[in-house]
Amino acid sequence: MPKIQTHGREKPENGICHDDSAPPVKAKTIDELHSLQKKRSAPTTPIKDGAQQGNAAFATISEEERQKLQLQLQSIRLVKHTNHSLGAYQINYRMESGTSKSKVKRHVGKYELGRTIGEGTFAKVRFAKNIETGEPVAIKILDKEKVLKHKLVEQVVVSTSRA
Ligand SMILES: Nc1ncnc2c1ncn2[C@@H]1O[C@H](COP(=O)(O)OP(=O)(O)OP(=O)(O)O)[C@@H](O)[C@H]1O
Repeated sequence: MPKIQTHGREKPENGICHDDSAPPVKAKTIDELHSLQKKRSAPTTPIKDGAQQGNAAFATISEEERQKLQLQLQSIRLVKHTNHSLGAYQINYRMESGTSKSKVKRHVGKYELGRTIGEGTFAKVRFAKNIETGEPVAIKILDKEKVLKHKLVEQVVVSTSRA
C-alpha cells in the first residue's frame, strides 16, 4: 500500500495533532479573545419586527406562522382554564343552584361541602359537615338538566319527601 504524503506539515509535538485549517486568533489578551468570540457567535440571520417587540421566539418565522402559533397557544390556555375552573361537578352545581356564578359554592345552608364521595347517573354525592354541630353528612347534588330531560322531577320529589 502506498504511503500517505504529509507535505508541509510538521511532526506533531508530543504526539498531539493540531488542526491548522482554522486561521490563527489574533488576540493578545483574554479580554480581546472574549470580544472576538462574542463577535463570532453573534446571530447572522436577519431579525424581523417580532424580536424587536420582545417576541424573540417568533423572530425568524413569517407573520402567518406567528399568528397560527399564537392561536394554538391561546387554545391550549383555554383548555387549561376549562379543566381547572369548569369541572363537571361545578357545571352541575351551577345548574342545580340555578345561578350563573362562576365561583363554586362551598356551603349549602349550614353545611360545609367537602370532597365528592360518589357519582350516579343524575347526581353527585359530596361529603358535608354541619357547621353548627360538626355532624358529617352526605349531600346529593342533582343535575337539574338531566332530571328535567328524563322527566324525573316527580321521582325526586317523592324520594326527598321520604328522607
Ligand atoms: N348516604 C351516602 N353516603 C355515602 N355515600 C353515598 C351516599 N349516597 C350515595 N353515595 C355514593 O354516591 C354514589 C352515587 O349515588 P346516587 O344515589 O347518585 O347514584 P346511584 O343510585 O348509586 O346510581 P344511579 O343513579 O346511576 O342508579 C353511590 O354509588 C355511593 O357510592
